[in-house]
This record gives sequence, structure tokens and C-alpha cells, in this order.
Amino acid sequence: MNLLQTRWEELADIKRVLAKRDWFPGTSGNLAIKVDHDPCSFLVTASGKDKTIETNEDFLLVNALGKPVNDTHLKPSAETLLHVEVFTKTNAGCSLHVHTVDNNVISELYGDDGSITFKGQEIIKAYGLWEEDAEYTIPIIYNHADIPTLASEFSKFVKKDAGAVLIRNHGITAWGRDALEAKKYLEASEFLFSYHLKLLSLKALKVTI
Ligand SMILES: CSC[C@@H](O)[C@@H](O)C(=O)COP(=O)(O)O
Ligand SMILES: [Zn+2]
Repeated sequence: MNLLQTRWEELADIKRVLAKRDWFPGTSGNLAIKVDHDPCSFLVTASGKDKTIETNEDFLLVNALGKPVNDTHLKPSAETLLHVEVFTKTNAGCSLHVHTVDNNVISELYGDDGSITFKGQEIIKAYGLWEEDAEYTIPIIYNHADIPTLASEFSKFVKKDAGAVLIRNHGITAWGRDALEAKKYLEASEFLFSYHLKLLSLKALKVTI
């Protein structure tokens, strides 16, 4: 198998797993995996497709500008420019974007604060933070409809080879040095969102009864 096929299979595996979790409602979400560093090229999901279905047209190869490398009728994801920021500013190898109810609610609850910080949770180790009092902060940005504007706002928080950014009432983009790390950041974040919302609801219930 050549490098392109290997990366295709890796991304297809992640897409299959995330689809099983219902993390692509209404055709939302997009995934990207780096193929080459110099010049930069990456596979990205084709735009507007039902990402729960597997086809041989799920991904296309794009360059550092997010433009298709080969002649194709496929359109790169509408949010390809965000993945461009990840791959051109860091050594990340994979970038994942999903819309979930939990990430949308968290982004709305804490959107005015501009970030949410988690602490005192074992799963924070998934971000590579092993100290007992470790904290992990996820920035929350405004959901600009203009994608170049959204990408440039997003870019302000793309500083490390692995990370996560919430887009208010839209979704999350998480990335890592490889597919495993990007998935780990994404899953840890969704775990923390779900835990936090459950805890808030139960605390509110306790107050009212
Ligand atoms: C129906 S989801 C809205 C889309 O604009 C977008 O946010 C999204 O995540 C999927 O867009 P896509 O172009 O398929 O990658
Ligand atoms: Zn989106």
C-alpha cells in the first residue's frame, strides 16, 4: 500500500468510528489527514456528503491552499481552510471536526467567556498533562459565516501540534500529530463536555428538589 492509500485507510477508519457514534448529524463534520509535508498536501472529506456512508469518493487530496491537487468533480469540505491552518502552522498529522449537541451547548454556555477550563478529571491525561492539578483550556471562537474570517480567528489558537478549539454553536476542531492523537483530543473533549453538562443538570435538579 502506498502512503496515500495508507492515509486514506486511516481516515476512513476514524470516519467509520465517529459515524457509529452519530457525530456527523445532517452531513456535518469534516476530517483531514496529512499526506505530505513539503509541499503540504492532505486528504479532506468531500463537501456536503452523508459522512455515515462509505464510498470511494469520501476524500480528495488538496494542497496547502486547500485546492484539489488533481482534476475532480468533488468539492473539498467547506471548512478546509481550518485544516489548512492546522497543517501549515504545526506538525500536526490529522485534524477532525464534528458537531455534537454537547459541544454546541458547552460553546453557548461559555461562549461569552471565550474559553472553558477543565480540571480535576483523570481524562485530562489524554491531553498529555499528567500532573495532579492539571488544567486544560479549550478556546471558544465566534462562528463567522465567512470561512476565511473563521479560519483566521481559529488560527490564533493553532499554536501547538495538538489542540482543540470550539466554534460557538457550531462544533469542535481537534488535531494531533497523528490520527490517534487527534482522535484522543476529540474524544477527551467530548467526554469532558458530556460530564460537565450532566453534572450541571444534576446539580440544578438537586437544588430544586
Ligand atoms: C450541514 S453542516 C454545515 C457545514 O457548513 C459545516 O459546518 C460542516 O461541518 C460540514 O461541511 P462540509 O462542507 O460537508 O465539510
Ligand atoms: Zn462544521
